[in-house]
Amino acid sequence: MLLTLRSSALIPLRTFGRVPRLNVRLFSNTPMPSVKMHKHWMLSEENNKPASEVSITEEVRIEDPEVVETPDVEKYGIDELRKTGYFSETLLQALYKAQFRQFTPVQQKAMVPMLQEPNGLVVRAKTGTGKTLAFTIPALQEAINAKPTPTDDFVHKGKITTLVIVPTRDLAFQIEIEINKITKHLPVDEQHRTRVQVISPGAEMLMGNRFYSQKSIVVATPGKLIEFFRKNGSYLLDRMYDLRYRIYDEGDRLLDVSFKDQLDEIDVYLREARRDDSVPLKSVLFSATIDRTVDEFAKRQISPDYKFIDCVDKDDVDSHENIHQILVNCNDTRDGYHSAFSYILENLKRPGFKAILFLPTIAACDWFHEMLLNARGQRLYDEALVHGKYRSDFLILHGKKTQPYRTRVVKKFRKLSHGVLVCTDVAARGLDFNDVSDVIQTAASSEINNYVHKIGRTARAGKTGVAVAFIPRSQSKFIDALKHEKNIKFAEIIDSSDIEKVPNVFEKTRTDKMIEDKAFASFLAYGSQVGGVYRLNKNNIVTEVVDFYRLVAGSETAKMPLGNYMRKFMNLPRHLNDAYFDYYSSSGSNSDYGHSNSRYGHKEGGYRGNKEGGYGGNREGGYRGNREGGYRGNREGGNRGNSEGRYRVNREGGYKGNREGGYEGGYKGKDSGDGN
Ligand SMILES: Nc1ncnc2c1ncn2[C@@H]1O[C@H](COP(=O)(O)OP(=O)(O)OP(=O)(O)O)[C@@H](O)[C@H]1O
Repeated sequence: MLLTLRSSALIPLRTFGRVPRLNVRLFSNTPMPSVKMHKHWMLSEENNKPASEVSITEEVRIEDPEVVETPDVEKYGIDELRKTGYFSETLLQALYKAQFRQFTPVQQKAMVPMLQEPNGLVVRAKTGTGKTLAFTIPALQEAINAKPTPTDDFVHKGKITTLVIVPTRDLAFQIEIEINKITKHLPVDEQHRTRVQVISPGAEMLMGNRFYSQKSIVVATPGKLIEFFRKNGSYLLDRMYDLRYRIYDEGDRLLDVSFKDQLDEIDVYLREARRDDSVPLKSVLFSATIDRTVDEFAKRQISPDYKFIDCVDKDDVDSHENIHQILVNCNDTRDGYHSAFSYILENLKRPGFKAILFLPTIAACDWFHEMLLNARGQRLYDEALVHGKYRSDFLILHGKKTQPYRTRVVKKFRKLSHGVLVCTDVAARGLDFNDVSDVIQTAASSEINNYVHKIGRTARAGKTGVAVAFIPRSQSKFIDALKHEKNIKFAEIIDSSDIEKVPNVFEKTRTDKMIEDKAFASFLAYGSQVGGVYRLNKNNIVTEVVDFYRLVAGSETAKMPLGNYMRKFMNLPRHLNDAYFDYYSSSGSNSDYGHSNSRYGHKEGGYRGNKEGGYGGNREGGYRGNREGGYRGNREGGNRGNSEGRYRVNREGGYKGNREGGYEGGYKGKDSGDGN
């Protein structure tokens, strides 16, 4: 029997902007997740700490930058901001109209130093605590201050005052939206001076003097920015001669090897663009997680004398205390996925169930999303309630989708009050979806900090949320690493036997075989990658994946089809190769997937067949989505996806290449839409 828990735990809400400080019931309007558990849910005292107690730490954990002393007051609103004397009345009014009337600790601590400190800053604050506004308000003030005079030339009039560098384009667009919420309330001339531009493929089409003359805040991923500098350098660089701020958002992610060279190259461009009379450029780095690489980078590219603002207490953890973290110990990979799938189907009946399911690879997302769509019509959940009353939807987001598709999905998921978003690490950082109730994970994160960022998609802006990790015992070293390196404390640790499994769920929702095969091949590659990171037993991982494959394929002896290149990559003992895999040569193939047509007969009846008729029923919510972005991507990139992507990544960067992009990089190469 399943128990629906209704906790009576009272959690003091953070004083957060317009959210009043009061006690609310955890999920007062949302029933608790339905899982069978032994004990009642209570958040610990430690987790109930109000925002006002978060102070600047005395002890600096990255080398020894000077810590900035700033006010730490509970109520910090427009009046307090006005009293600092740094912000114009027009901007204060605009903030008020945009409903930003109280400011969060990171905003209190970082806004004035951003304008004041000559040497640049590194700022750490937990997920969902308002870092974006903390840097955009000073950036807007700087843009407002940069009023052109009648004698200014064209370039001078259109100068760019702030450059924001972010790891994903989705985040870039989100920052644009956040800025526009404020600027639309400014007087018209200031609206002109505070315009924001995301550097995306679309921006190139709009390129032209008039266009650029009006932008003062530019937001870009490192890859796109460099591409733009190289192609159209002067348009942008000419206007960056007097850049005041360079902001690295999700800074530690940007310092991954995949971005590092790009940041150095951007630095060279920006230095060259400056004039003798330019005002010094200030660099500011924001993130919820900071490590030593940040200090090295900050000394080199920000300033040897940069200042550090830390909004995380010295004994505190990086993850947000309003996130109720549950670890579900699973017997193996198949048990993990079965439990997670069952958890989702069971909790769909919960009003306000808005979940993000993070999966380790693009192919795994395509597969699981397809299964979710296939669950419709199988009586696995109350469809009338879920799709009728709750207007729920199942969405997918990963780096292989086109940018317009991704933007649409982000927008749609924001509007939903019920649904599931299946995604890769591309959505792990920075993306702000309101009222996400559950974050679900099924595998170790290849980058340990990403665990903190992923669970941070819930419990934002003073709200509460649940993060459930279904981790197989074979990956328990990942949990050890979370505890030791990140000091993560799970509020609940339960056994997967406590989750009631939906019988035959994989059989009932089975997808096209090719989608399945790709997903399982990617599980193997990902397993090898995280195996390297956490020193897991490779043979166990492989056995678990094959075991899971056999469950899904419905045969205890089925062999997994794998391209020959995977044989080299996996480098398994012969007895495992013989027992588990059916290798095929990928050379000379002309199928969509890079493996022999005759073996699978896909060309005629396979995927294309499905496209025409097979998936008709699913098109509305899901398959169309795939056709537009996802599958097209695969079709066009077909062989490329397989041989250049997965293999190239491994050949070029080995595990490292994968680790950097998470397995987002799996099929596409290092960046895979992330950072480009
Ligand atoms: N002062 C404020 N008043 C009201 N709402 C706010 C305020 N500051 C931020 N918010 C809202 O809080 C949410 C989270 O903010 P934001 O995305 O900037 O968090 P973050 O710290 O950058 O998170 P992450 O580390 O995940 O990137 C957003 O919806 C934002 O609009």
